[in-house]
Amino acid sequence: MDTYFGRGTEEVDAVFVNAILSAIQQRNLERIWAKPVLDRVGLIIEIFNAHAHTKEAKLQAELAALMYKKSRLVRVRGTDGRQTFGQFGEAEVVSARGRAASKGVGFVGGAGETELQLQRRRISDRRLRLLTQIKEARRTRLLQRAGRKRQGGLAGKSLATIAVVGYTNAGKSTLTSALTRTALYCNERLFATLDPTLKSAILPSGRKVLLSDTVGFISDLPIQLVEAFQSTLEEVVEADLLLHVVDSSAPNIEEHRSTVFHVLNQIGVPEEKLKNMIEVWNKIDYEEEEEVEDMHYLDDGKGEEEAELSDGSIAEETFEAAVDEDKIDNQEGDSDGWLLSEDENVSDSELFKAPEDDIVAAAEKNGPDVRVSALTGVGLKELMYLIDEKLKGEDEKLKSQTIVERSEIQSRKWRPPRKDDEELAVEQ
Ligand SMILES: Nc1nc2c(ncn2[C@@H]2O[C@H](COP(=O)(O)OP(=O)(O)OP(=O)(O)O)[C@@H](O)[C@H]2O)c(=O)[nH]1
Ligand SMILES: [Mg+2]
Repeated sequence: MDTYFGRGTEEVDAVFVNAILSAIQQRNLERIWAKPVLDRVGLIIEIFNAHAHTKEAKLQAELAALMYKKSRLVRVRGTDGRQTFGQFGEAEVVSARGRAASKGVGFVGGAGETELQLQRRRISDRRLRLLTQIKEARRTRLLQRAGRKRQGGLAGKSLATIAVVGYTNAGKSTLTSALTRTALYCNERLFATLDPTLKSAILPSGRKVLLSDTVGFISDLPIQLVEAFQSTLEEVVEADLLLHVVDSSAPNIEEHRSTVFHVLNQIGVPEEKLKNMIEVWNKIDYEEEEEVEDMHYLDDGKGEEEAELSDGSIAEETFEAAVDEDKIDNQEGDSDGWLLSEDENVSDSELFKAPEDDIVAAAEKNGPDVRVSALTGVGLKELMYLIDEKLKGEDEKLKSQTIVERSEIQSRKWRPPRKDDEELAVEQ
């Protein structure tokens, strides 16, 4: 057998490669296989697109696809030797970081370059138009949000919003729906949620809050896609409290956690909010099953009493060791910079900033705040109490801020002393 795939390959419509391919790799594979080839990022965009339901999400998905297309622009030499953009032919990368792969052969550039520039300009124009439309859609959403806040205010209490964030497939939608008892759309498919969905929930204190379920974060997701999904992610920046859902059954938890912290940092979540974030380890029902299995494995058939103790200490050690191995395995660099070409503006490259030290520190916090199973409901009550507590803490902070602001105003303006001030002075 001289091909990896063997017979039957002719029947496939397209090939998916689970890696980020360079434009030239993709073109060459397409030429060899005579089939469209989709890489990891291409697939992510396809999925985003399929799950975009609102106008805003559709615009965002189109923008992402457009930026991807721009990075894939290659100049192809057709069989007749002419420069084309056809599908099959010898590919030369001209767009990746703006480098021309042609080794300085004078006349080869010419017409091809111009056509390439034309295509690029068309894409840039479309990008600007999309950004304007997205901005408009966002404005509408912001107005709606302001309306919600006012509504909360009229009811005597401000409606706090809680954003549920986490790696894709962590169980955000399941947890959100478990907390709100409203059936949200959730399933096995990755990125099942693209639109932020707001649901209300009542906390043990009787306080009403709004939970917003968000799109799943993923590693290897080029940071420029963040621009495309900014409106969705804006709910996260604006939220009063963040819930970080971690799939505790995933083999590479640390990678998932740091991806999430990285994205939160990139979209501009204030450090304070990162520190205050509640880390929820979900799917502990799996873990319990595993613990039992691990016990039997470690037992070696002799220590049955040990297994019956079921305090989980042995299994926990094994579990942690596994996580550490994964951490080492996954230390390759993640930013490919595949979308960066010479005409990208400064703000795009600013997105490549290294995470701040304190954010790294926040990410290094070890262990969950609460362990739950969104499916069986274990730990949900504890989580609700924790949310209540954190929000109360936020209220206190707000109150003290307002007091400081007021006293600043008082000290700035001179006015005749009043009885209130004297009393205040005595108290202090
Ligand atoms: N065993 C178990 N499975 C769970 C639990 N929570 C969620 N799941 C499953 O995990 C899968 C993903 O859940 P979702 O809630 O869709 O995950 P998500 O984080 O919203 O995913 P995206 O929106 O695609 O990023 C589904 O098949 C859920 O049934 C849990 O506590 N235990
Ligand atoms: Mg979801």
